[in-house]
Amino acid sequence: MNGGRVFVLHIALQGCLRATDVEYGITADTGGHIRYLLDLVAASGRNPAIDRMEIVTRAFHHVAYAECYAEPVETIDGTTRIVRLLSASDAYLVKEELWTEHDSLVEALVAHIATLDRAPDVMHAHYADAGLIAARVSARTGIPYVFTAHSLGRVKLAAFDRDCAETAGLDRRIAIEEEAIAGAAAIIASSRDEAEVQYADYAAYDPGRIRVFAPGSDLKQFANCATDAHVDALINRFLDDPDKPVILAIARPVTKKNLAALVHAYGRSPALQAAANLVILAGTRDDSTTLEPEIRDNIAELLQLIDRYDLYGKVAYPKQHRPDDIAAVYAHARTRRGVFVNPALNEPFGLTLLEAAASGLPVVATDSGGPNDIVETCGNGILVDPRSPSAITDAILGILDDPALWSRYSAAGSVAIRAYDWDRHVQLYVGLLEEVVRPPEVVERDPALLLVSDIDGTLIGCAQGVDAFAAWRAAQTDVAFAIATGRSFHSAMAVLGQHDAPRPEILITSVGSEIYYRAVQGAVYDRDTEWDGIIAAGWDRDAVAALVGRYAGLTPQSPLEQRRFKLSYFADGDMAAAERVRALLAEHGHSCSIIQSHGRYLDILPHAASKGTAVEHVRRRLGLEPRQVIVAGDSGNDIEMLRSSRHAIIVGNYSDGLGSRADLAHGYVAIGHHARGVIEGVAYFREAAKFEPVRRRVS
Ligand SMILES: O=c1ccn([C@@H]2O[C@H](COP(=O)(O)OP(=O)(O)O[C@H]3O[C@H](CO)[C@@H](O)[C@H](O)[C@H]3O)[C@@H](O)[C@H]2O)c(=O)[nH]1
Ligand SMILES: O=P(O)(O)OC[C@H]1O[C@](O)(CO)[C@@H](O)[C@@H]1O
Repeated sequence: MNGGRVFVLHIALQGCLRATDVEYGITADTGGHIRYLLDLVAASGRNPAIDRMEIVTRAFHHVAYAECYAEPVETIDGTTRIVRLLSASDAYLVKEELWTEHDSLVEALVAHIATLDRAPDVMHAHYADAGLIAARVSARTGIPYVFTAHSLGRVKLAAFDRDCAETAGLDRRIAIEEEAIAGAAAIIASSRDEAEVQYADYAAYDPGRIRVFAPGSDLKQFANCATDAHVDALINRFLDDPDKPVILAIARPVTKKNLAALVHAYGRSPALQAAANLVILAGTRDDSTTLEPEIRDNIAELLQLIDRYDLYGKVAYPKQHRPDDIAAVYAHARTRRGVFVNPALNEPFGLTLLEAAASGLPVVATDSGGPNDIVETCGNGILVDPRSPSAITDAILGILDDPALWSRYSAAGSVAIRAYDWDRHVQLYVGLLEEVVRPPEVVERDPALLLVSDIDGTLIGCAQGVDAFAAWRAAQTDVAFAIATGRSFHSAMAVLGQHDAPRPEILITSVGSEIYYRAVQGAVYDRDTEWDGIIAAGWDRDAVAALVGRYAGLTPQSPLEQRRFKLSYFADGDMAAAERVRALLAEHGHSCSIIQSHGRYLDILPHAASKGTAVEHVRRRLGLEPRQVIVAGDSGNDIEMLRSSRHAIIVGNYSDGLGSRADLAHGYVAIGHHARGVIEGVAYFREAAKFEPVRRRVS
């Protein structure tokens, strides 16, 4: 580090990477990972904590692509440059062939680093092959690396669900990803879906080592962007009635993006054709017959479908566009009160959805992958099953036919998009890199006190309270701070981050079924696998899920809420649900912990798992006496933890009658609400009782 400032070496090997005028979609691998990387680098340049960056990619020659991709160095600005390394082959290689260059790329990168006047502090690898290179270079040089997958082979395999050209070679890619994941100091994911669902089946999966930092969108470029005569002309020349609303898709023309499904949906629906034109931007091309096979075949299929359904005059599919045109394309669709559609079989994240949101264009997006998070955050559209053309049609018509809904989605997207901010991303990113480069001493190894707080309604609920708690916590050097929540690890980390709450040393998540300790080096969390072993006894997840699915009449919550040791359902207003499920499972010999909360949610956990038992486990692991533990909560799902702890704080804003329950009579009912109540309660137990049994304060 240079005076505390960080030198980051990015590695991104596939596609046609250059600093400006990126020809997105010119090859199957020239897409979102480059957009992400260039935006990240630009935002990193605005953060004083990073003083130098290199983007290492592969040099190649190809008659169809520009000469610049063979240039060894391209300077972006005073802090950043692109370095193109020579590997064994100098040909353009699709990412499926990059493995042939692994050895030569490792040697080239080690040699390149040796020539630098200053060694990079950290490497950041983008996509599988770069991750493997980083792992091997890290082993040779000692430079740590972080990893961003952008897309994962296992998820792609599941999306295709059959043997085909797109799934060939995925076993090799998955093995490469395993190596990249295993060696990374930390993994940066773009969404909770990626962190909790997409990575989940990897052998090296460890949620505590993944941090979710959502990417941003270039608001300046997209928000309020006006239409452009040149772009309008690019589109309008295809159309009989160019003033009609527009159904817009922008994606690399690869099979996973499933653009053909959108043409099928449009071609089969006279209502859609009457309501709107279809505009597809799928990369740029001169002679499509000379393109890579996947791109060539996808373009050919789109053209055949347009012909088959006789969609001439209704579909625009420009051959060329410049990167600068994209914002005006969204504006073209917005001014015609159109809809953006992403029908991908799986979309790991989906930068186009951020662009559409920023442009004020409602979206219809695949329900598989990152769009879950984006649409939930932005409230700007509808998720659909990408394999169902009728679902795609209904969703588009639902928005086009309802002007009030269109306006609501348009406004919601353009407001909520501020949640996706590159500067905010880089603030979190820099914090992570600094911890990776210079591990802080964070874990209170021998605390005098363990404070365990619930999140929602207890720690969080009042912004000033959280600020007061953060200041208070910073002064409590003998306190280990833990969270106990029904949220998953990444949901908890996200909400704590959003509210600027202090980072806990311990997280008890998913209603006590998972426990994480902040690692000694501080950047990531280690999972308590001993706890996993304890609660796994007698838990047959598949059998329980099958029984509940067949007989209990409950709707499962989203895949994000389903964990290895937690099955979650909706039980709206069905107050007898917990009893019914308990009886059903008991009848089949399953003893589980069943928790119904907020009248709406029902969680099924292994018998031994709860917030209270998890707190007790942590207490023992830290070697503390029961009198050294204080827990704090506010509502029904905290009762068991509050009941089983000698020192229980019930914050002043409690619900579910906590303040008057006989089984919580040992607790302290604070006057202060939320985090202020927690501070007050700790003071009470410390000062008034000196950890002796306490009397209940009458409030
Ligand atoms: O003809 C095209 C096609 C795409 N784009 C742009 O290219 C980018 C594409 O990004 P994205 O929609 O995120 O898709 P991918 O290219 O598939 O990117 C991969 O990497 C991204 C960054 O991690 C993730 O968001 C994706 O889910 C992942 O598939 C966007 O800025 C598009 O506007 C164009 O400009 N013209
Ligand atoms: O569809 P796949 O094989 O998962 O690949 C995703 C592609 O998206 C990209 O991020 C596009 O830039 C590339 O890294 C990669 O080629």
